[in-house]
Amino acid sequence: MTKKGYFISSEGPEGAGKTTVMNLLGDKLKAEGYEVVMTREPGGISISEKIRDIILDTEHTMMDSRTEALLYAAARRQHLVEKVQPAIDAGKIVICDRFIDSSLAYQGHARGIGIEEILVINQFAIGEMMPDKTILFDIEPRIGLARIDAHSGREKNRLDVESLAFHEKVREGYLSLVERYPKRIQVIDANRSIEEVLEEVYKVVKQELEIIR
Ligand SMILES: Nc1ncnc2c1ncn2[C@@H]1O[C@H](COP(=O)(O)OP(=O)(O)OP(=O)(O)O)[C@@H](O)[C@H]1O
Ligand SMILES: Cc1cn([C@H]2C[C@H](O)[C@@H](COP(=O)(O)O)O2)c(=O)[nH]c1=O
Repeated sequence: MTKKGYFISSEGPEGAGKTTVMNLLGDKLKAEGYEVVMTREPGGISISEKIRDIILDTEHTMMDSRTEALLYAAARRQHLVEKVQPAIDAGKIVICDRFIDSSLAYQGHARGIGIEEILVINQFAIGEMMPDKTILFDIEPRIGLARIDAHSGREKNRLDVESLAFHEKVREGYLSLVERYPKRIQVIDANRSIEEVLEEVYKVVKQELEIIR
């Protein structure tokens, strides 16, 4: 089946600025007349938000890494069939805060399950459905975590409270994915002002949209 819409994911370590910048990008594109659906993983729809609560609950310290990987994949499946795919079929732009690369970086690399194993369970969950473009907000984890501590006021979840060494492995995992998917993943230096990061992300996305329209 041909894809009518466009699928963008944002990725990166905690506090890199994905949500802030992609929301601004979504607003800008909407103001230009694009139909944009903003969503997130894990979550975006009722079933997947419930799975999110289970995964991220700080009391679930006993959760096995493979259980964690399967729960992310299950949340992804439901979100894809219920929200992402219908929006793309309807010709919309879907901007998703995290997608499969989070599983590859966090569960595959940082948890040590292995990228290939995570790809197998995700291929079962999503088939061939990959983002058209992925913006990787690259930042040193200590800077991202400090941003969350300093400003965001959001509660820390079970993944946030992992060690700095874990978050450094997450970043290493992401950077290894750039070598695997050089055309799809665009790295952005996220250690700049919100305005500077937005300007670069906007340029990348507009260039892509002009190619397909
Ligand atoms: N470029 C920036 N410079 C300084 N602070 C920023 C920047 N971008 C975002 N922030 C602030 O950092 C905090 C985290 O930002 P945001 O929630 O957008 O990050 P995130 O990548 O979505 O994080 P997570 O994946 O952990 O939810 C927020 O308080 C936000 O206002
Ligand atoms: C999709 C996905 C997410 N994660 C991790 C990454 C974050 O620590 C949390 C989600 O919290 P956020 O504030 O919405 O960024 O979950 C993961 O480990 N694997 C995944 O597939």
